[in-house]
Amino acid sequence: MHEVVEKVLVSQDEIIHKCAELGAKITSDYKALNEVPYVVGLLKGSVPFMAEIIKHIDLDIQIDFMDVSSYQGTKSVGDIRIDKDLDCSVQGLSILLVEDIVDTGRTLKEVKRTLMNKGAKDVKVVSLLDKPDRRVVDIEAEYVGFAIPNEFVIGYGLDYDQKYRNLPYIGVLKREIYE
Ligand SMILES: O=P(O)(O)OC[C@H]1O[C@H](OP(=O)(O)OP(=O)(O)O)[C@H](O)[C@@H]1O
Ligand code: HPA
Ligand SMILES: [Mg+2]
Repeated sequence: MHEVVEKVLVSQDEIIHKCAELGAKITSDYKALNEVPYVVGLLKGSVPFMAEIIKHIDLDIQIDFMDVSSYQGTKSVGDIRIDKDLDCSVQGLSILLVEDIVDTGRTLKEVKRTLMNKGAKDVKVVSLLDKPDRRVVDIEAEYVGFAIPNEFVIGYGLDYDQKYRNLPYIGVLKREIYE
């Protein structure tokens, strides 16, 4: 275990097992809809989860990435700036957004709204983690790996100060590191 980690919340085995479960559910749901999702990871946090879950989606999907950041300062909360956009038009696409965590929900709510405004047919979300206690806007992911308590976590894509994304598990960061 890394020295900045207080405890492991979700092990690598549990994550991989969950990706298989979620991937199977996503596969059967989209088959029932007779649709193939355009799978979009939000940079950078989604990268490890994206890499694992796509292996368990048994459909001829395409993948893409978007990078967004929220506006800071006086502008009303909720606006986002697109730093890297998708490679193609979303007109008529069924999009499956892949996230590492839903926290306040602001990022997802805005990305979803932006994609629908650009003509996407449908936007669903799969998130490895959900922190329901932190939610400030009304949004839920259709597919969630693990609901977790309100603790600062790192690993499997999640960072503290841009580090620790490469840890192969989800760990709680020691308070002394950020307090
Ligand atoms: O629900 P919210 O309160 O909006 O927070 C969740 C978002 O914040 C983090 O991303 P961040 O913008 O820090 O970028 P990163 O993915 O590059 O770490 C995380 O990866 C989610 O995308
Ligand atoms: O617990 C967290 N860790 C890292 N990044 C995050 N973004 C929202 N919540 C978290
Ligand atoms: Mg992110």
